[in-house]
Amino acid sequence: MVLSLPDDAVSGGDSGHPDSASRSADLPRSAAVLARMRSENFPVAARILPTGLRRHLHALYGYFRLVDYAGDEAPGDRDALLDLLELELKRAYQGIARIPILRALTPTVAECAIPHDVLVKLIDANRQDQRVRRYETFEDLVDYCALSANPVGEAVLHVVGRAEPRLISLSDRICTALQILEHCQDIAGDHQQDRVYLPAEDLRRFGCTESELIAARASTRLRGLVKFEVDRARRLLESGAPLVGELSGMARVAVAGYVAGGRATAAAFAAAGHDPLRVRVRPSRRRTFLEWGLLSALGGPR
Ligand SMILES: CC(C)=CCC/C(C)=C/CC/C(C)=C/COP(=O)(O)OP(=O)(O)O
Repeated sequence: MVLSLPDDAVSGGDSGHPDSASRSADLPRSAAVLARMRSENFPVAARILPTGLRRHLHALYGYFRLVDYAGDEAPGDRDALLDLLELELKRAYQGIARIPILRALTPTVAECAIPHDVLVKLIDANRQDQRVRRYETFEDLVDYCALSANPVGEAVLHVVGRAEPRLISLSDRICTALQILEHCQDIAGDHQQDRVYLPAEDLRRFGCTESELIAARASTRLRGLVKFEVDRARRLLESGAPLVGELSGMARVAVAGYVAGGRATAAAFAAAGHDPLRVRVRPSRRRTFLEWGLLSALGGPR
């Protein structure tokens, strides 16, 4: 996603509070956060939204990235940093957050009525990342995605004023599918961090061992497994795609962009022979825009 945040929203803490001051110094400065933004998907669709909505998505995106940083990249005690972010999130709801990126969240959660429990799930997902490094079943993975990915879509629906239970459930399908596609793209990188998001039951079923996840190219067995995961994610994505047809205006176009990105990623896997070890699997712009145009014009399948 290509999205930008004001520098002062991400430039670390300014707290005079004795507890939080030293730990908030561990948070990334604006350059690091912005560099990461330029390589991701969420803000692409956000760019087309009217300024008011875009401002809210920027604020949310800063929060998502910060929580992710605390769980994935921060040096030192990540649990303590996540505790600090939970405290700061609470303060953001009270309008008294000290860390700028959390302060920037206050008008967004107030104006869009985003429930606290939606945003706190992302912190819980990152806590889970500190202790759970393998998932036995697909259902276990889906439960993880309910914390790590689905709140992103739910927050977006709040921003566009359509956070209705039926639409949230469609959004959950899209977000879980996008997260699983990301896991398939990042198999090697995740393994370097001692994390395997391919369910262990599926590894066994396809006769794959973890040592195959760090090879220069995927074995035939691993390619079969990746195809299985991508196809299942693609079906899940399509089952959520009717959300596009339920929305109108720029919200429809933005959400179509997320679904299009997922479709184009699945197509990129097929083009790469389902081998994410040999090549970096990335959706092509052409395919993304093609799918985006189709979805925006026609809505998702019903
Ligand atoms: C309404 C609607 C359907 C909106 C879609 C919003 C959207 C782009 C959701 C993506 C969810 C996702 C994959 C989150 C994890 O990303 P990450 O980069 O944090 O992944 P990581 O945890 O593996 O780093």
